[in-house]
Amino acid sequence: MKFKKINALRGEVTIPGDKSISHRAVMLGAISEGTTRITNFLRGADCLSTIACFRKMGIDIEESPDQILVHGKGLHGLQAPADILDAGNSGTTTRLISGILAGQSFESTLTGDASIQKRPMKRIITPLTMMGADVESLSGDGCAPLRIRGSHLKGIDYHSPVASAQVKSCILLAGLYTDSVTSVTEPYVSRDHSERMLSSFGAALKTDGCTVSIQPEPRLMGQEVAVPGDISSAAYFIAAALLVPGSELLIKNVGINPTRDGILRICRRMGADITILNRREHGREPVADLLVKHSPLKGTVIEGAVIPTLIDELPILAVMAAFAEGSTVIRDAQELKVKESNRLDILVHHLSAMGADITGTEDGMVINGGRPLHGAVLESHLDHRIAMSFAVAGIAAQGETEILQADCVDISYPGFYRDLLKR
Ligand SMILES: O=C(O)C1=C[C@@H](OP(=O)(O)O)[C@@H](O)[C@H](O)C1
Ligand SMILES: C=C(OP(=O)(O)O)C(=O)O
Repeated sequence: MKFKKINALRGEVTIPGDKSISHRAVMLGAISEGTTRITNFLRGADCLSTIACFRKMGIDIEESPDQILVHGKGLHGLQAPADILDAGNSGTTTRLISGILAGQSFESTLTGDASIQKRPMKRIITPLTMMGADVESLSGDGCAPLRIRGSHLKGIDYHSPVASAQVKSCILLAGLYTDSVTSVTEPYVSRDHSERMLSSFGAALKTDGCTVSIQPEPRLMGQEVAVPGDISSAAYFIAAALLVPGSELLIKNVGINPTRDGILRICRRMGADITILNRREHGREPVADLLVKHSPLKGTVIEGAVIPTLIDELPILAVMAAFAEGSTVIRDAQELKVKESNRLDILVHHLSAMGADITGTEDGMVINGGRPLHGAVLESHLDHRIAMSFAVAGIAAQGETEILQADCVDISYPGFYRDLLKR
């Protein structure tokens, strides 16, 4: 896929549904009683992997263009899968399902693609083992495939070394199948979609700063879930409108949960003109429309507690920083090394190839922005966020940028290139 400078982005764009919320709606629907109706479900490959896994455990899931119906079988209604569960490219599927599988009375094996088989799973194996599950990395390296022998679990009070919503959610889901309260404390607050959705399905949770506790054995009831647009997908349009002169773009129906909105806070600090319009609630999730106008940007520091609130937006923020005046420092972002690819190394490599002044550090990078960027031929490394970030770099840089294996955007945003280039 090739990109050149484009004309100003004007008019409106509606962003597909939130990936994190779509996964959770299927999972909670499956272990609830009655039917869960999901609208604006993200039909990206990752969320389709979650659907496929639950179908293998006997859950009837009806897909039509305007809704997904999950016919739940209650907390203890899943059946042993006849076959290996395949999470594809999805870390969220792998880690969250593991929490549910740990509480079942059957054994299951869970794997995924080559990228998933390199991502760290000890972070969930450790707490699930403390809870009494038997979880084994079959390759012996702490990664998938995982063999999970579930059982009735015991509640734990776990202090996670990483701020990770996947770890937190895995433990909270396992905490549904215990004999006492389960608590998770993380160093910084990560996205809280699981907590919000578990409460609305009927679980009893308490949040106190960085600690969340859940009571076991709730009666979960199927719900209507209207999935907001994904702020992580909106991020590419925010960046494109800020970078391309003359742009004024209304991005409609974007989830602005405060545990996900770090991109907005950092963009504003960089000098971005973004107006939040029409604030409303979709179930328990805040939603708004974003009016974004082309703005000259300046560098900033991105570190600490804001990192988990924009973890998937760091690639596009690094691209924006390369176009901004002055230097941007990103710290505390070592998690970027263990996503679908090593995003830290790839950002440094690709932005350098486009002419940026960027240096990688142990836990982030330093970008001296404002140098003119030129096109380059860049590998996506089958990482959707890398492909989308450099598509945006390509429409703002001089000359032509080519992204190889660009189809991987289907993981989180099928139709991304059409939406970006249609105007
Ligand atoms: O819980 C979730 O839905 C997610 C949590 C984040 O991962 P970590 O929990 O590993 O930080 C994020 O990067 C991922 O895209 C989705
Ligand atoms: C890291 C991501 O997702 P996951 O962990 O679910 O693969 C992402 O979407 O950027």
